[in-house]
Amino acid sequence: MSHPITVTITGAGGQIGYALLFRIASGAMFGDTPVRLQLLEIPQGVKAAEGTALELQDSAFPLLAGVEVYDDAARAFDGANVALLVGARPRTAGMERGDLLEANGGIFGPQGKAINDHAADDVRVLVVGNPANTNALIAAAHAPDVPADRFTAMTRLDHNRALAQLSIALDTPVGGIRDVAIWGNHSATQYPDLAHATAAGDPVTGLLENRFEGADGAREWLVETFIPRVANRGAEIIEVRGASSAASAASAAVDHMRDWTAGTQAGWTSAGVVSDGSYGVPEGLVCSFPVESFDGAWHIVQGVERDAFAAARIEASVAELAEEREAVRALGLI
Ligand SMILES: NC(=O)C1=CN([C@@H]2O[C@H](COP(=O)(O)OP(=O)(O)OC[C@H]3O[C@@H](n4cnc5c(N)ncnc54)[C@H](O)[C@@H]3O)[C@@H](O)[C@H]2O)C=CC1
Ligand SMILES: O=C([O-])CC(=O)C(=O)O
Repeated sequence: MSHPITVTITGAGGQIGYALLFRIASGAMFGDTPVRLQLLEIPQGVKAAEGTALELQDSAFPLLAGVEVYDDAARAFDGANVALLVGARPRTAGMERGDLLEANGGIFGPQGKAINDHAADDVRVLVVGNPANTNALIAAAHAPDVPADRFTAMTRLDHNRALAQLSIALDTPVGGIRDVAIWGNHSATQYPDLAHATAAGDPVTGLLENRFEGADGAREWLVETFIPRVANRGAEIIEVRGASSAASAASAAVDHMRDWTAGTQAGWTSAGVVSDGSYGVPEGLVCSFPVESFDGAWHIVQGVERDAFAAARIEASVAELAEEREAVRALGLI
C-alpha cells in the first residue's frame, strides 16, 4: 500500500466537516491512496470533532490510516500534504458573504503561518470558509515559504451549480457538459459563463436558442434566470434549508482536490487561484478562472474570448475582490 496522504481539515466539527470527512475516508478524494486525517477545531468545537472521529472509526474505512483531533494549529498542520480550511462562521439570511470578512478574516492569517511553518513541502490548500477568495489571499500572505499557487479558494460549488442548472434547462446529462466557467469572486457578483460550453459536443449557445425560441429568448434566460440563480444559490439554500449548503459544499471540495491531484479529464473546471495577471486581473488577487489541472498544478485557460457584457460583469467582480483586499489591509490582516 502507498504512503498515506496527511489531510488537515479545519472546522471538522461543523456541518461541512461532517459531510466531508466520510467522503475523504472512503477514497472519493484521493482514490486508492490511504489518508491520515488531522482535525482542527476551536475548543468549543472539539467534542463534536471527537464524536465524528469515533464515527469515522466505526465506519471501518480500509483507506483510513488514522484520525487525530487538535485545538492547536501547529500540531494540526504538522506534515499536512493537504489543508482544507473550512472552519469559519457561515452567513445567515440577509447577509452577503463579504459581511463575514471581519468575523472570519482573523482565522486565516495564523492558519497560513502554521501551514508555512509546519505543513509538508508539497502542501496544497483549499479555502472553503467565507469569504473564501479573500481568506485564501490572507492565508497565502502569511505563508511566504509556500508557493502562491498552492493556495486556492473554492468556486467549484458555483461551477457545479451552473452545470446542474444548464443540465435541467436543456434536459441533457451533466456528464456531457464541458467548458463552463465561473469568473471572479465566490459572491453574488460572480460571472457564470456558458459562451464556450458544449453539451454532448454541441455548442450550448445554439442549444439554448432552440430551447428558448431564438437568440433573444436565450439571452433573456441567461441574464434573467441562469446567472442570478447560480450567483445567488447559496442564499437560496439558506432560505429553503435554514442553514448554508453543507453536503454540496463538501462534494465540491472533493471534486476540487481530486482534480487538482489527479488532473482534469474533460475540459475546464473553475477554481479560485492566485492571479498571475491573466485577463487583466490584478496579480495576487484570488480570483475564479476557467482552469485545467495537469502535472499536479492548476493552469488558467488562456485565450478565452469574452464579449462586452461578460467583460463588464467580470470586471465588477474583480473590483469587489480588490475592495476586499483593501478592507483586509485596513483591518491589518495582511
Ligand atoms: N466556498 C464555498 O463554496 C462554501 C463555503 N462555505 C463556508 O464554509 C464555512 C463553514 O461552513 P459550515 O461547516 O456550514 O459551518 P459550521 O458553523 O457548521 O462549522 C464551522 C466549524 O468551524 C469551527 N471553527 C470556527 N473557527 C475555527 C478556527 N479558527 N479553527 C478551526 N475551526 C474553527 C467551528 O467551531 C465549527 O465547528 C462557512 O464560512 C461557510 O460560509 C459554505 C458553503 C460553500
Ligand atoms: O452562501 C453561503 O453563505 C454559503 C456558500 O458559500 C454557498 O453556499 O455557496
